[in-house]
Amino acid sequence: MECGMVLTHLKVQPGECIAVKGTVPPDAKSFALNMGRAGSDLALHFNPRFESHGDTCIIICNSLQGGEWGQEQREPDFPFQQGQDAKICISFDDQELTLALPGEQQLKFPNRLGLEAIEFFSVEGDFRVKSIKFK
Ligand SMILES: C=CCO[C@@H]1O[C@H](CO)[C@@H](O[C@@H]2O[C@H](CO)[C@H](O)[C@H](OCc3cn(-c4n[nH]c(N)n4)nn3)[C@H]2O)[C@H](O)[C@H]1NC(C)=O
Repeated sequence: MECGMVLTHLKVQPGECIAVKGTVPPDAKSFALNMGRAGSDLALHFNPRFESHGDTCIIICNSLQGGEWGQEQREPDFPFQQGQDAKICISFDDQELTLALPGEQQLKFPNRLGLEAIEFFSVEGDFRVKSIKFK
């Protein structure tokens, strides 16, 4: 899969927020936001799929530890639209990661890695980042 933006050497602490704004292309199939310690150790792989891997309009969340995927969490409430802008705010604590999605939708995912700081953040696929803020 093609790789977009990759941020390393971050020190995002519990309670802080990563706010990503961007545009979903009209022909989007899928994009992913990845965050954790490194590309092979992700507390969260957040993967909205418009049409990908046999899935239609579903959000796949998973963790990646030592390059091995965990159990997928599949979220059918799908707040993204092709051709539209979107804002996603990510925060976390010792128990879970919380994502504020469009349409005031909120999604939670367990902090399986016991992540204490987000050091790595990447964006892949059909999402054109317009801004990223650390609050
Ligand atoms: C039914 C039996 C096989 O299950 C399938 O197994 C696939 C392979 O593990 C699963 O797809 C992986 O699911 C992972 C999350 O659990 C990741 O999404 C993995 O892709 C990693 C990736 C995605 N992207 C990416 N997304 N969008 C773009 N452009 N790039 N970049 N790297 C996908 O290849 C896929 O989600 C899974 N499907 C089901 C229904 O479980």
